[in-house]
Amino acid sequence: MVSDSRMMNMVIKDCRDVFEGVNSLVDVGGGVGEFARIISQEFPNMKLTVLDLPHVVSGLEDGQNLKFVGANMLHDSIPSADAILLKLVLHIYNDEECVKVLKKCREAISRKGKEGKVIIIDLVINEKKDMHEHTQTKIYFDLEMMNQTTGGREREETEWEKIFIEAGFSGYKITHIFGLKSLIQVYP
Ligand SMILES: C[S@@+](CC[C@H](N)C(=O)[O-])C[C@H]1O[C@@H](n2cnc3c(N)ncnc32)[C@H](O)[C@@H]1O
Repeated sequence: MVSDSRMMNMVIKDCRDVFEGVNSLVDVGGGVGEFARIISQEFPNMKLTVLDLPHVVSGLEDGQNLKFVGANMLHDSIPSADAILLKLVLHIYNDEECVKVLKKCREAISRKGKEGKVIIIDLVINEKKDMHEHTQTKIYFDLEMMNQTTGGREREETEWEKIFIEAGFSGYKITHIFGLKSLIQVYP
């Protein structure tokens, strides 16, 4: 996961506009803060918070614009910010848990009104558009998530849309990024 996050500087280069104008961001399930550090280097004025389970972030030192919060995203509230990032997080959860987390994210960006957003980096299965080999790999990951989690899975666009609507969001935009992943901006 850390090495995957290191490759994310390519995402920042390709999708810079996604992060422009965001003054504060919480990386929910952000691990040890690898991606947050990359964002912070590119956007030095952005206030970044990494939220992960207490045992994951314990002992990690805050930086000038980077702070760590130990919390459980399923039970605790998410700090307020302009944007919330969820990278490779929602695929570990079933739909009900995703809706629960997304509702907390919507609450966290509410002070920004319609300007707030949730940024999801995850897989989107698209058999019609994807090369056959990519679909095969995504389905393999889907099986892995089913084996390793209780209800986690990879999702097709219609399945993502369903949980966004259930969580009270009004729209979303999917951008294909390098490899198998997509970046989804979800709007209140
Ligand atoms: C698959 S990893 C993704 C890590 C990071 N976002 C990345 O892409 O490298 C999922 C992360 O979610 C965290 N996590 C899982 N359940 C959580 C919970 N209930 N509350 C907070 N963090 C959680 C894990 O500790 C882990 O760091």
